[in-house]
Amino acid sequence: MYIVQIASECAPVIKAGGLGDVVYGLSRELELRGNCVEIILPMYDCMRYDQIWGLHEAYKGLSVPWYVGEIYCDVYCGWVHGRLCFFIQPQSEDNFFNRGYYYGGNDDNMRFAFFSKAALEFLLVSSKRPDIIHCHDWQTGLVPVMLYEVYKYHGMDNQRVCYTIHNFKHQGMAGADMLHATGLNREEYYFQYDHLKDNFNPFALNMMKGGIVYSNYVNTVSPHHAWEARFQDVGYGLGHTLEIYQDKFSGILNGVDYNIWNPEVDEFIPHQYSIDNLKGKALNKKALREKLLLKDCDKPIIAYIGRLDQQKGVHLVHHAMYYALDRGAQFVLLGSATEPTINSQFWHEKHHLNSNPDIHLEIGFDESLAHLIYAGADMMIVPSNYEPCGLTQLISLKYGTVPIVRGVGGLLSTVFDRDFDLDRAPEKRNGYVFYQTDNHALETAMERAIGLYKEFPKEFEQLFQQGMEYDYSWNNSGKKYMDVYNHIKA
Ligand SMILES: Nc1ncnc2c1ncn2[C@@H]1O[C@H](COP(=O)(O)OP(=O)(O)O[C@H]2O[C@H](CO)[C@@H](O)[C@H](O)[C@H]2O)[C@@H](O)[C@H]1O
Repeated sequence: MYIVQIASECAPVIKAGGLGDVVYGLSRELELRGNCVEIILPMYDCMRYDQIWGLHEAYKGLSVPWYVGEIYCDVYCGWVHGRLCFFIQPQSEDNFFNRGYYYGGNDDNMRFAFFSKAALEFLLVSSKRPDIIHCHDWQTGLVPVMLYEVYKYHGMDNQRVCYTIHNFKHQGMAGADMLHATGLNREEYYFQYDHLKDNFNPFALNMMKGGIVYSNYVNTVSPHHAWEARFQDVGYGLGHTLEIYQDKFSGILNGVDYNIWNPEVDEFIPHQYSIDNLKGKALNKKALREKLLLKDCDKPIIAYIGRLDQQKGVHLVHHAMYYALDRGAQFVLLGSATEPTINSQFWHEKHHLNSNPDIHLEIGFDESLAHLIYAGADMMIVPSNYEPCGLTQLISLKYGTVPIVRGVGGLLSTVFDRDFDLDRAPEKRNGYVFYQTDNHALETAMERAIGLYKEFPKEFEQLFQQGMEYDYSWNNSGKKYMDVYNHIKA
């Protein structure tokens, strides 16, 4: 099958979070299964060019209609760790992707509406006719809309779209302007509830809703989150739309690319290790302490890696730092915040705790440090308010780092409480789970984990080995996506 992914990220060349990991890992798995896969991405100035091999111009002067005129783009092509990627570079004063950031502009909706249109134009004029176009998140929600309303009539009538939602919170809101820019026009048509009109704001068009309405298949990234999005408030107003389209909506759990996230082959960590030879894990812990100037001692290291925002339960992350110190553990945090108040709160904490030899806060994005933390820490906290899938707990399991998670979304489907998961035999349990969002709930889980580490080290080792035995590779999920593609293929 010929599959084209259209996305705003692909690790490691463009990675702001888990979306990048998924686009890369899923593409690799699909290729291993014998498919031809290509990835279309924006050409950001700040992406990691050192991760692209053989970058060259693939199409010059792609004319993309925009308002009453057009914007010319150059399309570059190169390999990102074996995956064939096309990068779209618009030549315009709007300067869509030359701003030193991936997201965060006031005109993000227009930037990605343009990207979606340019990606379709590129497919059209380069005569690429994939069986499946796989789009991700709000940034590419307009792709199926434009495909079925416009490009279908220009010879792209056999293409089918699978649309994956990684985060319902960000939906891409736009006004009528977006319709004029993209040439969709017809305000009275798109401003209807069964098209793009937002379910709550009658003056807004919702790009993610467009993705749901127009795609042949829609999924989010774990079965439990699919249920939550329909029936709880984490669908952020799209629950009703998902209800209408329930026959084409499901949850498919993410995988982890074990070619990259695997302590046996990980080149970022100084000491490789495996379930049969765990010496390296202790050496990495030592290396982590040396790198972050933490005191060498027999305390456990508890870590947090991830964006610092409301989704991730920042109030609990903050509490976990102090609770860990209180309970005689060390704490390492690697995260970045886009919200100024959260950012300044954690910078304040960093300065405040600077001289404490049991804690290190690293504020920013650092891929290689992330690998060392997964390998060197003993426990990983993931106290999310909501979590469509979550990759940190999956990666932690592979590295023998015990996850302590809140029982929501994909966390609930992948982490099984050592003491209380009665549905699973004790030897199949792999971490700690708590449910409420208050400090006390988190403490009960951390307390149990720290207690086991200190008082029953053999049992703790047994627990993290049980986690390492879990297979959350792309193998299973890759098959599920293939089933979807085969189901919707023309
Ligand atoms: N400061 C930092 N430095 C280095 N690395 C960092 C980092 N902060 C995060 N990372 C890395 O980024 C990835 C984050 O994965 P998450 O699953 O938490 O994704 P996120 O919430 O962004 O995405 C959304 O999409 C993904 C993919 O579908 C879903 O799993 C998730 O639930 C959903 O919220 C991990 O690989 C992590 O190691």
